[in-house]
Amino acid sequence: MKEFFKYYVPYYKNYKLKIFFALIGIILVSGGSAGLAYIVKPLLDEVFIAKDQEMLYLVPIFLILAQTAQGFGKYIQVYYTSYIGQDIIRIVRDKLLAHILTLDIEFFQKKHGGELISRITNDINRIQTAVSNLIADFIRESLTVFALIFVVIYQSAELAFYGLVVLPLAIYPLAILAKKMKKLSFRSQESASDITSHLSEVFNNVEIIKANSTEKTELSKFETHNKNFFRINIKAVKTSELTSPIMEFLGAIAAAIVILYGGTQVISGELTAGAFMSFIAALFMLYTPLKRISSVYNKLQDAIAAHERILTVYDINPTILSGKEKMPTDIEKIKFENVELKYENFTALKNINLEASKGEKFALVGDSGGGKSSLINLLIRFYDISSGKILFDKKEIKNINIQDLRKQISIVTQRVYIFNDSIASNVSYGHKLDEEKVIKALKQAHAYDFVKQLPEGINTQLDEFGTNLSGGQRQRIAIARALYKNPQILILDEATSALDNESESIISEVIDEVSKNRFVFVIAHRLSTIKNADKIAVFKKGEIVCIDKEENLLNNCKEYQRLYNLANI
Ligand SMILES: Nc1ncnc2c1ncn2[C@@H]1O[C@H](COP(=O)(O)OP(=O)(O)OP(=O)(O)O)[C@@H](O)[C@H]1O
Repeated sequence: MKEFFKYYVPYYKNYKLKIFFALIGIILVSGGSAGLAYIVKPLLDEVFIAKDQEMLYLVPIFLILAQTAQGFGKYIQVYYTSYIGQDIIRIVRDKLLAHILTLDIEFFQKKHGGELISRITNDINRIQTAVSNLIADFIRESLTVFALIFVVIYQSAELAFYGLVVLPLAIYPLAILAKKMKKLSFRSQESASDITSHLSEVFNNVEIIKANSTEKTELSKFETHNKNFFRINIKAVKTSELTSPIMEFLGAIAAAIVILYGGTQVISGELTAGAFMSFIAALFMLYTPLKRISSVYNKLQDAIAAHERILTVYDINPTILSGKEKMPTDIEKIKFENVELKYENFTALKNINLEASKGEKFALVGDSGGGKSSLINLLIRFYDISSGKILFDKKEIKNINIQDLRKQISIVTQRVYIFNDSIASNVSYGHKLDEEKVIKALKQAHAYDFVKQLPEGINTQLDEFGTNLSGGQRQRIAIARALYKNPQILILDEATSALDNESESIISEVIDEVSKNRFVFVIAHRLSTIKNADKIAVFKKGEIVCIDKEENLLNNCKEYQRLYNLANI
């Protein structure tokens, strides 16, 4: 709990004036409550027993004032504390996503997207209640307790002892409940995350689900998660609400003792009826805030559990760190020297030596799993080499600023990423939109012909998966996006695989056109795409077995001959 407050308290510094207003609200609520308990005494003793006319008018006015102070005080407090809480949570949410986005690609490949969404939404929402309402509720109810205890002691110190002596007895059972609540909160958050993960999986794979008629299987998986979530939450309600009967029971015992003992004192004339009633009123009023404090404490366990889950994400740090040097603007050579790449314990690439020159088209071919994409992962620093060197002229890749490096690389993969925005924004993604440049890139990618026929041309809106375009059209938009950036290094990873033969040959021409003053790396299963390549690297089980032009490979490289024969069967 200490950790939790230590983490969030610094955020409150920006809200000094709002905290001041919230405190005024809190004081009004506590003062109003104590005032309401106190006026029972003059009402009984002065008005009813002593028949004081002046008091008859004063007591109702005091009642209105106390009640209004309590009502408005609560309004002011809830408004300002919610403001502060929601704003802090907004900042925490931004900060969490900013941290997550710094993490390595490997983290995203291992973590389920739905689980991360759950951290940023569900878990943070649970903290919000703590940061805004719970802390304020805690202060307000504690102040109310103090004010009422003051009234209780003021009316009769002796009776107060009997009324309050049971309170310490409540601590043990309440502490056990709070501990149980924290465990349940953890489980509930994990279960909520299972639900979001499963939902995101279902919506992302809806085509395959429908095509395989597995709606029922998916639904039954979801029902299991959902039932689990329900079970845990109901258990949490059972635990958390148990505080109420416990406090109620102890309160009743205290009240019974007070009535017995205090009643005797009133009968013997040691205590006035008014003081006794005021005491009883304060005592009863006291149990409500006490009950609330214990329930606030339980809810706080929920927030602490969520906070701890979030901290586990903060504990993960990126391992692929940016270098300090600028990316050279006019690279002549890219070299791989004895490069090795390991994914955990699996060696995906070894003994990789290659040299690419500007203006050269460099093709990577080989069996599936041979290591072609892994080599690209190294170039764009999605992964880091385990040993060896990658050099851009004389600069080592690890010393170059990572954003600078990625600005100079465009990558088109088989999976096309389309954003829910216009074609123009999709093409210029990440850069200033310049319509002329967009059209030029679309023309270069041989996409402008179909774009210009769309009702709104380059301003046509695309949906997230680009479903209003054909596979080949989407691919050409992606190629246009890659060209818009005018990168020094262009990577096409199976980029032509979705295209028909005609489009593929057009794209092959595009590659020829755009490769003149840059580095182009092409991965292709279809050997026809890369037949004009200046160099073809043939991959086998993580190693490059030959590098040469096609005609030489056909004469000298057995592995290439095998691939060539397979392709021409
Ligand atoms: N993130 C990863 N974690 C662990 N192993 C991986 C990872 N990515 C790839 N691999 C493994 O590394 C090997 C090389 O994979 P890679 O994707 O580089 O092959 P590829 O030649 O591009 O294959 P394909 O032509 O099928 O795309 C494979 O055995 C693959 O299972």
